[in-house]
Amino acid sequence: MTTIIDGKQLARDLNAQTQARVTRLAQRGVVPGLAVIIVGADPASSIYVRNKHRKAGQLGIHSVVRELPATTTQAELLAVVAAYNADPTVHGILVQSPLPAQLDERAIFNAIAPIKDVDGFHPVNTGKLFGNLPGHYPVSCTPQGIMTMLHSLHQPLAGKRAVVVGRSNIVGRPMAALLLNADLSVTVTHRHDPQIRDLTTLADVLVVATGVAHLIKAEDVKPGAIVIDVGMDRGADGKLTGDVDFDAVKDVAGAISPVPGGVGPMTIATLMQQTVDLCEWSEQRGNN
Ligand SMILES: NC(=O)C1=CN([C@@H]2O[C@H](COP(=O)(O)OP(=O)(O)OC[C@H]3O[C@@H](n4cnc5c(N)ncnc54)[C@H](OP(=O)(O)O)[C@@H]3O)[C@@H](O)[C@H]2O)C=CC1
Ligand SMILES: Nc1nc(=O)c2c([nH]1)NC[C@@H]1CN(c3ccc(C(=O)N[C@@H](CCC(=O)O)C(=O)O)cc3)C=[N+]21
Repeated sequence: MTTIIDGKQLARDLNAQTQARVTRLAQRGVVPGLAVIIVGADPASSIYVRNKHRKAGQLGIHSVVRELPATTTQAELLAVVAAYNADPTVHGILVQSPLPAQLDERAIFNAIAPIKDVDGFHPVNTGKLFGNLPGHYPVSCTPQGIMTMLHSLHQPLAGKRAVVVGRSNIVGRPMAALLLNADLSVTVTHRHDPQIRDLTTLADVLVVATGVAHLIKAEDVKPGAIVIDVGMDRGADGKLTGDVDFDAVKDVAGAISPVPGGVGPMTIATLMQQTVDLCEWSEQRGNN
């Protein structure tokens, strides 16, 4: 029997834990704060931002959404980030990606204080992740949420072979680092390999994050593999679908995450979890 990894249910469980932590903080008069900055009116981004804001409110996290016009300059955006860096009621700052073309996204991420970098995109935090360094630091929410999904299967991960398709800074690269840190053997592949199937069929754990609808078919998957689909794509029928041909692959895989209802809800739940992490770490440093 194939296990369908229910991201919605796992997100509910994680959100319940987060809410309990928020309640404990409230007893000490502390409220975790999240600032989400969105530049321009990309419809998909607006939906995600609204979902994040709603979920934060439900959990008792103080959420501010700063909507800036598409014409915002680099200096203006840097000034907004600097203001949140200095604001003691804000523990996590997220700048929604992608930004309009006139803005230098990397320079913006670099300007977020590493201790408030709830996406884990600052080089100080990615450096710690890739160095597998000890201590507390935020990690990109999507791959961190996927680790929670993998752990929920209660199978040993050490020694397994993982293949990550896609090498973006938001998903593929941090995913590879997390899997390596969890003692899997990790291969990362991408657009330049014309025969990714030679690799994907070896994977005990296959994570696909390409943005190519149904790139992965049944014959690309090792029987019994754990398959995690990160894609948020529009299928031929215009409906939301993933990078994996779910209906065919579910008969081959040992466990598989659906789209929607898989990685997406876990990304948001992990964002909430890490906002509270950042708040608690700030408390421990005595910054409140
Ligand atoms: N559910 C969630 O929470 C999230 C979902 N997403 C979704 O995940 C998908 C990937 O997102 P993201 O990582 O940001 O995307 P990017 O476009 O930044 O990266 C895509 C990666 O896939 C690789 N790729 C593209 N086409 C192929 C192909 N035919 N064969 C092999 N590799 C290929 C690219 O290779 P190369 O580097 O060589 O160009 C690149 O490394 C999207 O559908 C996105 O919407 C993203 C973030 C969060
Ligand atoms: N700085 C930054 N951080 C991000 O984490 C970030 C980002 N920029 N830019 C865009 C991507 C995308 N992303 C998603 C979050 C939730 C769902 C989600 O909730 N999906 C639901 C439903 C989606 C729907 O129905 O439209 C699901 O898959 O079930 C999807 C995608 C975060 N991203």
